[in-house]
Amino acid sequence: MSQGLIPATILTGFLGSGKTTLLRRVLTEAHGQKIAVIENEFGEENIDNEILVADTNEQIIQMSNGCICCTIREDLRVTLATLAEKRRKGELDFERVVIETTGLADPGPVAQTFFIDDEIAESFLLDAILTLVDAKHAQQQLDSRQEVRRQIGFADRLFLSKTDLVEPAEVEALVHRIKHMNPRAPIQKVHFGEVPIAQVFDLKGFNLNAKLDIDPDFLNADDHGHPGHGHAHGEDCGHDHAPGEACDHPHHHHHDDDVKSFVFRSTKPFDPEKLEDFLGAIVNVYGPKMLRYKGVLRVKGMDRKVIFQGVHQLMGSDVGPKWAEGEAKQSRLVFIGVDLPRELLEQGLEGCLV
Ligand SMILES: Nc1nc2c(ncn2[C@@H]2O[C@H](COP(=O)(O)OP(=O)(O)OP(=O)(O)O)[C@@H](O)[C@H]2O)c(=O)[nH]1
Repeated sequence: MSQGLIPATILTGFLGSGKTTLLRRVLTEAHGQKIAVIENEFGEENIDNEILVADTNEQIIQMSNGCICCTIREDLRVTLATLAEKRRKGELDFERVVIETTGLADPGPVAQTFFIDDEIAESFLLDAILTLVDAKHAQQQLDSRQEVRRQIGFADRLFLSKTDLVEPAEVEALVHRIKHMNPRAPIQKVHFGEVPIAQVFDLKGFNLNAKLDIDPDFLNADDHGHPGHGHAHGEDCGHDHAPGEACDHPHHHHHDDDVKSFVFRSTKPFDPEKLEDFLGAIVNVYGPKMLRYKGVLRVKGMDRKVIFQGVHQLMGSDVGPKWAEGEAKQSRLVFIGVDLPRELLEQGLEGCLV
């Protein structure tokens, strides 16, 4: 490895697969190491900010309003270049970078950034692409979502989350299927992100030749949108549209065209019982379409934030930190899914407010 290159790790995996849970564990365990984290969330609200414990050793950089593999890939390039420059000038101190992609990201173009841009290639070394696979939902996701297949195909190491929720035989069948898709990457079970740091960093796992097998155009910066190569969506779609806005490129599947997100906000507190009943009923009916939902809630009778989140029918909540001094006590809930019953959700949630 050339001296002075900053190791970078791409953390990927479908919506709700456990990326933030793993990252949080790693950041807690990596005490002493200074890690710059680039967080990219689908949807306009950054809830992961609230979930990740950011102590002073970490630089958490948020990149919202679009997906880094697509509409805001240039932002990723600029963010990385700025990080490297600040480090060179001594304005920022960190040893490595972790990029947490959105659950809908194709890791191909994200990884590509490290090779096709000279400035980035001179400062960073892509260490590995790590992919989280949700043992509870992966079979169904693999059937329906090409992003998941790409994330698994591109992985240098695979972490299987939520094996506690399924029978061992199901885990075995999933492992079998994944191995078939990516025989190179070691597969490892992780329970709520518990993984030794040595299995996450400095893997020197990124193998360019293997990526070129999956994607012969991997290093072609200008070869936009080449249908027929099995891309989840094109590298940079090359179309003019606002960040975060769907691109209607006709040639290939584009995640923005079927998955949508919206945010519900209110300064009124929620009645916890009403909310639980309502959401319980909603996920019973619409669970399959609800790919991911999460939020920070203001709840009646609680002086702390409630962090609420779910994936399909599985949901849960945790008591979060206290509201900061002077912080507006506002609930923010993000829903990500396919054909979400937005009006029903908004009206229902309004009805759960005190
Ligand atoms: N039962 C179980 N739940 C888990 C495990 N790992 C993560 N979860 C839960 O799964 C949910 C999603 O986890 P996150 O870490 O937020 O997933 P993510 O991939 O960061 O989600 P997005 O970034 O929103 O796509 C949370 O409620 C976690 O507590 C696990 O090993 N077992």
